[in-house]
Amino acid sequence: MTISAQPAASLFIDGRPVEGQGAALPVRYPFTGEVIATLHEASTGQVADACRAAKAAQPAWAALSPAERGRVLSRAARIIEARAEELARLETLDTGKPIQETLVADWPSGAAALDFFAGLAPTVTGQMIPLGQDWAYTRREPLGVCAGIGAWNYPSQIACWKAAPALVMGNTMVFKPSEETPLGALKLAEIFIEAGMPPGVFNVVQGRGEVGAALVTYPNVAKVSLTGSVPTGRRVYAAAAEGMRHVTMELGGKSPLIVFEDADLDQAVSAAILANFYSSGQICSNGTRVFLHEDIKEEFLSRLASRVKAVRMGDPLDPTTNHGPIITPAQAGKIRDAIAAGLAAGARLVCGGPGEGAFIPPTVLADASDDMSIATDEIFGPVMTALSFADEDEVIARANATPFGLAAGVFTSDLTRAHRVIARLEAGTCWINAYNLTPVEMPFGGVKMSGLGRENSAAAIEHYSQLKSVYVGMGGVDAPY
Ligand SMILES: NC(=O)c1ccc[n+]([C@@H]2O[C@H](COP(=O)([O-])OP(=O)(O)OC[C@H]3O[C@@H](n4cnc5c(N)ncnc54)[C@H](O)[C@@H]3O)[C@@H](O)[C@H]2O)c1
Repeated sequence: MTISAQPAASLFIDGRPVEGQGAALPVRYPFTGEVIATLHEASTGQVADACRAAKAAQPAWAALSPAERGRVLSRAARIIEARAEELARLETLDTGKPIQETLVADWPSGAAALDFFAGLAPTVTGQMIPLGQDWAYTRREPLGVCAGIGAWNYPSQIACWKAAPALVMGNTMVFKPSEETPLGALKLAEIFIEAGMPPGVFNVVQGRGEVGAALVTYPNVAKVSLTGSVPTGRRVYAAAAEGMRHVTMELGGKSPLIVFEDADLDQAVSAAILANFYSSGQICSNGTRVFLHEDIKEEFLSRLASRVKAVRMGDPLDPTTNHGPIITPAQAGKIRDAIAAGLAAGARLVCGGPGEGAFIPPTVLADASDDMSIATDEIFGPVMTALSFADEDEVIARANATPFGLAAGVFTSDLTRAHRVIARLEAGTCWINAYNLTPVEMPFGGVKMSGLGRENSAAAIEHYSQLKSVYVGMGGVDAPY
């Protein structure tokens, strides 16, 4: 069977599909490796065209009331819901993720962000500051043109999570999806136009890192929001700093999931599965360092190994498949190297292993020590590293001994302990007796090298707007001469 997901054109600039003038960008279906579309990168001139279109569209868009902008976003959310199956299928072709995931997690989470910010924007107000006779007030104003740059694991969700708060605050956006998953953002651009968004408000350029770099440094770009790895984040943050641009950095992690001896073990096993194997482990906030209290370690591992037997790897379009392929052969190779390094360092293989072809099964490595690479480096695949601990202070110190700080989880039935431990963990997004749930109402983001800024929730508004202070003189001006 030949599958085609060829879009009308590679880019979307000023309300229209435009063919890219740069290098070819083949899009492969990760399950079969077949080329399902061939796109072309944006040339530097086309990146400039997109930024100029965004700049030109911004004043009129910002002049609408927040409720009017919100209505466009809500209409886009309704269109996404109406096309849920078609969009989920495209997301599965683009990413290889099982259709049972893309139907519930990807576009639906994007639509939730569009609805949430549509409703929130009209409630954003300034302050009135009494100063005696005089007074001052603040206005929350848009930044201007925002650049969004995405990773390949949640391409459409990332596009919506960045576009929704940016656009509703009166900014416009040029979005560059990952070169591995370029299709969803083009759909979002079409849907926005159908929902009544003016041309130029949301534009899409395609390309690899150099196109991203050209976008970040284009003179009229006021803000850069990146979802990607820490090394890319350092480069993008540095480039943005040259122009004093605002940034949001959603980067990688090596997050701890701590299971105390009094935890409900079946619940903790469920959480460890979600924290390590959903989306074949390709999730930034994954709790890949699972700290198990020594009293329950073996029991936990044996329950986990038996649960993992129910995994169904295979055709991602089959609704019963719950574990898909890895995004690219190169990424699968890196994951296999990481597993091999763990075994060579003396870790014990509890289940899984290197797998075959595009598939790597859920893999659990136990008896690891904190200095092994499987416990220090982000693998970004279905590989869980189990570590054992004896007491609370020790596990907190070890959980924090990493440059990353994206997420953390604690499982215990002692709620006092849960809150005490969470308060001491150096992580931006935490869960107690849950893992990897990211509702739009809750701020999401990292500390330390995992990034800065927050997506989702009212907190995101601050990252897509700036305050103007206005002093109002109500009396005379008292000059010295
Ligand atoms: N914190 C989060 O919200 C979050 C979410 C998903 C993924 N991630 C992280 O993303 C990584 C996996 O994604 P990836 O492999 O696509 O990441 P990556 O860093 O390789 O690429 C991310 C994006 O940056 C672009 N890029 C690369 N170099 C650039 C440059 N110099 N200037 C501008 N743009 C550039 C890429 O083309 C891509 O679109 C993992 O580390 C994962 O943890 C983080």
